[in-house]
Amino acid sequence: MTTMLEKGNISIHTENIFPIIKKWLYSDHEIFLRELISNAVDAISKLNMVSRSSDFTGEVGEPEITIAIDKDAKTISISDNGIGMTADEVKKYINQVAFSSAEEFVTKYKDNADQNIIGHFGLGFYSSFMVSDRVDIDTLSYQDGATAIHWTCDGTTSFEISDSERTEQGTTITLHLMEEEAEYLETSRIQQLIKTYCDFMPVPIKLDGEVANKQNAPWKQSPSGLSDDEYLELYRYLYPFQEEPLLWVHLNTDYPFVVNGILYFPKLRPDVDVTKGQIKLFCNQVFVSDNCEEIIPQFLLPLRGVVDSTDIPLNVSRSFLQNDRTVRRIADYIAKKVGDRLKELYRSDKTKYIECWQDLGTFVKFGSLNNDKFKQQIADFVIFRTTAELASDQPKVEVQSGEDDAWQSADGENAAAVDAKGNAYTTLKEYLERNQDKHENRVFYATDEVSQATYIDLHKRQGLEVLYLDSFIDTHFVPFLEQEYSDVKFSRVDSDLDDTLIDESAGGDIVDPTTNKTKGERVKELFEQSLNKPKVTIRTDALKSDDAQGAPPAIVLLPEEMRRMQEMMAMMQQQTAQFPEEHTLLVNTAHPLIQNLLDMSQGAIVQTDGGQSPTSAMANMICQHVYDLALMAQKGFDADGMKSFVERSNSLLTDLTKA
Ligand SMILES: Nc1ncnc2c1ncn2[C@@H]1O[C@H](COP(=O)(O)OP(=O)(O)OP(=O)(O)O)[C@@H](O)[C@H]1O
Repeated sequence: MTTMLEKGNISIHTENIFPIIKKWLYSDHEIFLRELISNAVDAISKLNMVSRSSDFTGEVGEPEITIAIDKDAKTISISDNGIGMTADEVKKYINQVAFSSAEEFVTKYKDNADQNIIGHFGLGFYSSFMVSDRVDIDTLSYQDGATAIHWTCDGTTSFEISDSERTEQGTTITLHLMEEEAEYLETSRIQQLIKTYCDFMPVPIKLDGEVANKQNAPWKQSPSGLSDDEYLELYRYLYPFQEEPLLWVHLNTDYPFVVNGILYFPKLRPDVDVTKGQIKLFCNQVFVSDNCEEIIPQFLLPLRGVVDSTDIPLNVSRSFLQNDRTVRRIADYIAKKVGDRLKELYRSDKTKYIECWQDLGTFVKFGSLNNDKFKQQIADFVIFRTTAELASDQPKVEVQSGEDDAWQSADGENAAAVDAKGNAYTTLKEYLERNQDKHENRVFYATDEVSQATYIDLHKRQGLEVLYLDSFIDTHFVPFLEQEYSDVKFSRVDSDLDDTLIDESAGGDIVDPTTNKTKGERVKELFEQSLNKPKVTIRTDALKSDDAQGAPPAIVLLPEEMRRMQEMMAMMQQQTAQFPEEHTLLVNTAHPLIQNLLDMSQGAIVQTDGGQSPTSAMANMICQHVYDLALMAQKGFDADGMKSFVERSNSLLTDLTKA
């Protein structure tokens, strides 16, 4: 028989906060389960704590939370074998703490313009009234001589406390669900909620006699105790049917704030949406949200994994969160750990670093563009694929520097690294040092290995080193590098030709005694007339080459500044950049084809009948063909196909023009 002990009124200022909660938090009713299970876990750990004190005489059973659904009674109950509550504690913690903290929460929430509070944290026990029209508590405190208590309340400010028949220590919260909340009577729905919010909570949660949560949260363990397989297993669990991650970073710090977590670097797709995060935010192993853009620095958003912190204020608005000092420091800490991990990989396993660079690189560049500290931290580990042939087997020299635990590369270390396909990689610093004598502070780069094959080859043949800057982010990264290295100029291989590629001594001889014109001038004239394209500037030079036939007879040049402007405009209009009408055609006077053309046209000039001779028409056509080939070398074909087409066509024309 139960005895009524007390009937009373809860003293809060808002007469009835229930309708407000119902209104404001409409879409998030489901969080009640997370809140109640969190309280149950807390009660269990509190019991654990007191059990360690010397005057504890009771018993601590195996921690367990049980969820029971009664479809007929339309109730769902959450039971724990934790610390329990005495009548006084119920009055204090439930009637006062729970109700007043809910009131405080609602007041804050109501006044909040963006109403976007992560996971509606801070609502606690009271959230049960979002789904129920009555809530009962049956509880028995662990304390000696405690009696079991029954508390009931219908969400208004009045409550009743009576004796309970409960005999086991712990607490059961029974929710009498409202008509419209019947979905929570479905086991599958509850199962789904446990999976979402409570999967990693450290106590078994039983539903229909079976444990419904995973419990083990690897990010709370020490990194030394975890194998690669365990890291991968968590990744597969959190992101099923996804490609394996490239590497991961384990976060764990207790001071000056608590952060645990594991962040994974996924393979990045070019279409990755860098504004949408996929990192899951937890608070003490309780899932909070999987969009935490306000907490994670923007450039880290492409990462995946878990960040778990009790120091992130969750019952504040998102805009407040962004400006919160602790949150900013946590973000800095995470960024630093990510940088450290990359640094460590660069030094300990360069082969793997290079293997992952395709994806890491995009991420690192994005980070450098967005975050000053990260930029500085990672600057020496930004690498570029290069055309240089660098030996990979040079022994690596490392010395330990004085500050922190960083290992620094010793001067003279050959940082060359080669991937499985034999491509070499270099840092910009090394590139500049290596090429200091040949072209100081000038970097040659290619953005497309295929369409720029001719140009890359031209540079390579003259021993000029070209860097590949061919990822989608490089359009932004080149100007960034120029800003960082203000003395250094970046020229795309097809923008202009370095003096070292040109034989200044050739082409100056007078070839036409009647007009006193040089070979270069004659060729220019010939092409200008044949092409008749005012927007195309004809320039003549003798390209240096060991094998004149192997060098291109003509190439199209797109001046760097002009091309960049055009690309920028296209990007702003969200179009792909058109091939610019205004460009330069550099005709290589050292090429036999050009010499032959000149001879042909020279022959044509002595024609006296006024019309175009067959030789002159042929010369004209070949000029255009040479131009077309030069244009084609900028587009279409694959690298080999392109090269052989161009080479074959040129030698054919050479034969054709033989006198
Ligand atoms: N299952 C339980 N066992 C023992 N005590 C409980 C239980 N549930 C709630 N309590 C007590 O009621 C208090 C109020 O709970 P409530 O969930 O509203 O707030 P909280 O847990 O303190 O904070 P929050 O949930 O906002 O993090 C708790 O601090 C705790 O003392």
